[in-house]
Amino acid sequence: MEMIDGYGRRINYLRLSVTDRCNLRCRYCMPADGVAKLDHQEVLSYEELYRMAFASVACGIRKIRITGGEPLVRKGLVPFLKRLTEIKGLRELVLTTNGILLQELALPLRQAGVARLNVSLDSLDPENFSRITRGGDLSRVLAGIEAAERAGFPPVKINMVVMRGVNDHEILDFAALTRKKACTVRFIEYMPTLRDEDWDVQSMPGAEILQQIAQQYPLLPLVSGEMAGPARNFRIEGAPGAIGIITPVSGHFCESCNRIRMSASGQVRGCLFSNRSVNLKALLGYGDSGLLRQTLRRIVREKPGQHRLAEEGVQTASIAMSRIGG
Ligand SMILES: Nc1nc2c(ncn2[C@@H]2O[C@H](COP(=O)(O)OP(=O)(O)OP(=O)(O)O)[C@@H](O)[C@H]2O)c(=O)[nH]1
Ligand SMILES: C[S@@+](CC[C@H](N)C(=O)[O-])C[C@H]1O[C@@H](n2cnc3c(N)ncnc32)[C@H](O)[C@@H]1O
Ligand code: SF4
Ligand code: SF4
Repeated sequence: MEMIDGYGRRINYLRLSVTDRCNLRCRYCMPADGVAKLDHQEVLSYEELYRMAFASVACGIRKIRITGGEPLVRKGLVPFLKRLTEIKGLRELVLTTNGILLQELALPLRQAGVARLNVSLDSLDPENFSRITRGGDLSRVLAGIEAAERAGFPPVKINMVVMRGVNDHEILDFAALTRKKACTVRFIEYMPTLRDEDWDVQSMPGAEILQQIAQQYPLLPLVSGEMAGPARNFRIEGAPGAIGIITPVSGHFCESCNRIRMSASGQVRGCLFSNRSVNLKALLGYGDSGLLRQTLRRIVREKPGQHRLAEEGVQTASIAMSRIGG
């Protein structure tokens, strides 16, 4: 069984948010006063999340990315993930984290069967990191990345959201990291999810980021795999690590989009920027998986072709990335 959408794209990747809570307040993701929290009864139970994962795999999903909020703040996550890895047909269970709790959790996550980790890290300077995350401790994230290496994870992918005037002066430091370590650093265009008035000034196009790096280092293009995410990848000649560029604004990767996403309250979106979503909570609460699968296939059939951020910006109310999971 596979799911093909109305534009001929095979949808095999589910981003599953397990919580809207977070232990950071990154300035590009949340307003300073945070985002209204979901009530406890609105958040899907692990049983409901499992039903979603199971039905999705039955429909053709092959890769599940656990996200949040910060997924590692949810209690009981590790046994839940272990259960997910046992779903027949699921090829990859992966997770995106801010790394704050990774030092403690890397080994249990690896033992549960999580295949790979993506870690969000927007500055290598403790003060700038704290400013961007509104109080985060860089040393914890760095210790978390080391713990992931010790636990036997493949080299992590580091996600850096580039903001002009905020951390763009660190682009070359991040690029240089890939000459020392086998990690992949992905530079991400800042998306206007908070409807900042000056977002287009702050958002630095991927081409400009790439040009900055290419002026310093010779870059070789790399080929992406079948279930790959949205990055275009390169290697600095001779470097053990790799560089990725994610261009959600200018890009674009919509024509090869392979994913759907579900928020921690059961809201499923065909597209990150779509203002249409379907709440599956009621369907996940009881056993009729036939109706659930039918609904998933319908969401995929109706998946939008692309967003129009570059021309229009965000047209709807601001998007709570911490609820949707990125
Ligand atoms: N516009 C848009 N942005 C996305 C989409 N998926 C991921 N992103 C953004 O891309 C960045 C990296 O996301 P990750 O959670 O690391 O996931 P990924 O890039 O799919 O990961 P890999 O599978 O390892 O390539 C984040 O800023 C996400 O918000 C998408 O479908 N559309
Ligand atoms: C919402 S977070 C959830 C997972 C986890 N808390 C983390 O930060 O990795 C998922 C991804 O969304 C990205 N993100 C959030 N807001 C963004 C924005 N406005 N533009 C680009 N990426 C954004 C983050 O950098 C992160 O890589
Ligand atoms: S959800 Fe992720 S990106 Fe958003 S504030 Fe938390 S750590 Fe930062
Ligand atoms: S913006 Fe929408 S269509 Fe484009 S890659 Fe993201 S989820 Fe897919």
